[in-house]
Amino acid sequence: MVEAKIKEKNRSKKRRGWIVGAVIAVLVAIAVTSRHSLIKNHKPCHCNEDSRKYTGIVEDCCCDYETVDSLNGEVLHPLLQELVTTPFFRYFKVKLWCDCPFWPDDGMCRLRDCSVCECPENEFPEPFKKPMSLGLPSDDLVCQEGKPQATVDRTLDRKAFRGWMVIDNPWTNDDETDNGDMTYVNLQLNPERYTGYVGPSARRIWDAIYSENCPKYSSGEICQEKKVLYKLISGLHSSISIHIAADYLLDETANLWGENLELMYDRVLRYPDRVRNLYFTFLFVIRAVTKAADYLDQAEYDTGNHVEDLKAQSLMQKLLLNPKLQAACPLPFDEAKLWHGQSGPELKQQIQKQFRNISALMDCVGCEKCRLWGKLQVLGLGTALKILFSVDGQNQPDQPLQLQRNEVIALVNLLNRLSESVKLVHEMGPTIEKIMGERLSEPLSEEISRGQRIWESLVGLWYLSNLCCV
Ligand SMILES: Cc1cc2nc3c(=O)[nH]c(=O)nc-3n(C[C@H](O)[C@H](O)[C@H](O)COP(=O)(O)OP(=O)(O)OC[C@H]3O[C@@H](n4cnc5c(N)ncnc54)[C@H](O)[C@@H]3O)c2cc1C
Repeated sequence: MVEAKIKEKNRSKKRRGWIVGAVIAVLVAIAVTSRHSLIKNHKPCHCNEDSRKYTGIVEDCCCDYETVDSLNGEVLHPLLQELVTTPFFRYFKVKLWCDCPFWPDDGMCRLRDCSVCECPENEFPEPFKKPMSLGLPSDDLVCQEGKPQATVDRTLDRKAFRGWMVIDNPWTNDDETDNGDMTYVNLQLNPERYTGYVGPSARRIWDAIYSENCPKYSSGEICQEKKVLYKLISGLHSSISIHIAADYLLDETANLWGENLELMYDRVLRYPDRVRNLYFTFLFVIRAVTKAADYLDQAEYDTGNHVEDLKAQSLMQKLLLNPKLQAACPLPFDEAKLWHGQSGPELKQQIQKQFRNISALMDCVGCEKCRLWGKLQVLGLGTALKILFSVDGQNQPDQPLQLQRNEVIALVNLLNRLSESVKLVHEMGPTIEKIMGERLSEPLSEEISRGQRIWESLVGLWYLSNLCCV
């Protein structure tokens, strides 16, 4: 009797053991399969290292990504980097203290880096001062510390400038007339980088630009001109963000500056449209510069420093007449396709007004250094628009192209900024995307460890059930 009871107890123990075992086996199978699939999904992508994310023709342009990258790396970037250090191109005339025509200035900048080092009067080239009778503030001498260049040779060539005169630009809002509000800034001393200008003030400007003046077009938008305006601004915005991320204050107490890869990814790289728009803007500005080649080639880059001025002239010629650029990308952007149809002239007026508003909005940027670069780059874009759409010196000889000195300085510095951004995106983009891609898959690793925990609990359960069944 007792023996029978013991046998029965053992049988039921075994049955329980089998049932628990079967349940565990099923769970183990599920856990193993899900673990396998998680690991499989997480396996690092062994993509072909050569496979490029951006290939083919840059949308609405006439040049492909590969060509842009190689031309930029071999020709444009090295030439432009040197060109912008010459005295002619490094001093920009700007009105920094302007009232915002739309809302009161709410200066939101946190950092000292927001403020611009102005040039004391003795620093900028004498010929630049010629039309201006009023003095400039010289109380910011501390900013001249570490000045990278020797002061300009002030031996003057008293010859009047050819071509550098005050001509109205229908695309911009700036009043270039010299007066006491104008100041000269050495761009080399004021690099475009992180300034701490964030929050509602900065957001308000971008919102006003996009919502009121160049709304993002829908996929069905057929108006090329509106698309062009949006893409130009978005490309410029990408470039500004790339520069902020590439020269970021990583540790304020240690004053440590460096690259913020996460920011570069979050603001630009993760949005392919923003990268494409950057390439578009770059090609658009290259087209403007090459279209104005005759004018820019013959212009006088006179600062009174003959050696440096000759260098500027020669670098400019190398850029404009570069055989590689001419052969590989003869027409970076085809402006002849725009403003057709009956509504063409009206549309041009409308878009011109929108761009002028954007230009005026730069007076609302609540951080001096951002305002400086904002104004310079918007003037550069306005100059490109003027060259491509407002003057047709080739077909209408009575309307020869005329540019102001400041417009040329802005155009070339803008091109250099875009060229730097394109280079950074080309060289760093794939690595940053890989790093960020792996980080983004971290939740997967959590799932893996969760899977592992399930697996371990199951093994424990199996062990316990076997113990109790013994
Ligand atoms: C003219 C100007 C110049 C500036 N210069 C500097 C500077 O030199 N240094 C500095 O530290 N800060 C500068 N800022 C501030 C900087 O641009 C950002 O506004 C700030 O860093 C806050 O960034 P955010 O993440 O809020 O996004 P923001 O860059 O302010 O973007 C606002 C919104 O615009 C949209 N957006 C962003 N990028 C694009 C794009 N490429 N195309 C289309 N839409 C886009 C997104 O919806 C985003 O949420 C400048 C701002 C302006 C308006």
